[in-house]
Amino acid sequence: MPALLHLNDISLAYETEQGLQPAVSGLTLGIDKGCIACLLGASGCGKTSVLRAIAGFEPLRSGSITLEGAVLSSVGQGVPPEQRRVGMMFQDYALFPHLTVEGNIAFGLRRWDKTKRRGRVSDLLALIGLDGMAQRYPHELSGGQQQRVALARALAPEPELLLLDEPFSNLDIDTREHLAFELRDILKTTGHTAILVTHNQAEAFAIADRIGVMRDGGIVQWDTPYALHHHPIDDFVAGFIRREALMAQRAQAYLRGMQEQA
Ligand SMILES: Nc1ncnc2c1ncn2[C@@H]1O[C@H](COP(=O)(O)OP(=O)(O)OP(=O)(O)O)[C@@H](O)[C@H]1O
Repeated sequence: MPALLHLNDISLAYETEQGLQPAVSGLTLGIDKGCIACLLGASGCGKTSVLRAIAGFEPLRSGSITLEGAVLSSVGQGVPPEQRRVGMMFQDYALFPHLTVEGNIAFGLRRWDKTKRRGRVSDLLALIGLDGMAQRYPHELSGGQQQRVALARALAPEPELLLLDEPFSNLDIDTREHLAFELRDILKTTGHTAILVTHNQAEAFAIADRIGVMRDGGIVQWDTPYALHHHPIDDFVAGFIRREALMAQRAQAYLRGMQEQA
């Protein structure tokens, strides 16, 4: 079966005062329908740039991106972001404060007829476990509840693909862990294909079917979490996985200590 999403030898770069700075170089990846993929890697390795290119916010310098066989981006051309059937939940993609939960979830459904829209919102509220909160405003919700609403808003227009960039970065450690498992359950229930970017390896291993370890704008290893742990392709991946696991343990111990003191 062909992959749902194909990144074919893509490269992108940013114009800076120092000239053109490459951010992603010759990256190739295929993601199957229903797969939850995760991009992991050190800060600046190009994870967000890959997501932005898939969403249609960055032009390609080489290669192409296809979704279900149709070209979304190639050099010099691209389908506009709003026509890509790609849902997004980015770090800074906050809820609209002046809209209720219902209004936020229904935001991308303005062209739907009223009955269908109401039905979709109510199904999504049940899916994210926030039945009865439709009329609340974002400031009346916890951080975890707000993120669930942001997820429902991204899922509402029935995208083919969901992109999640550090979706839990502003949450406390316990909520993060809980939501990571919940997100996986929700996506597996709906059958959505998703790509997640995170710094948090524990989160990646909890959620992902496939993980891409990135370095300097390319994928070094694309594998299952099990294979990454047990069969790292080289010393870089082995070191990265070990170091990140150690850091995650230390960070969790530190944050738990802070929470207990508070
Ligand atoms: N708008 C921009 N203009 C110039 N350079 C940029 C821009 N956005 C990103 N870059 C550069 O491109 C490279 C890749 O950035 P990107 O944000 O994709 O990395 P990342 O892996 O997501 O990092 P982080 O984990 O810190 O978010 C970095 O060197 C970054 O400095």
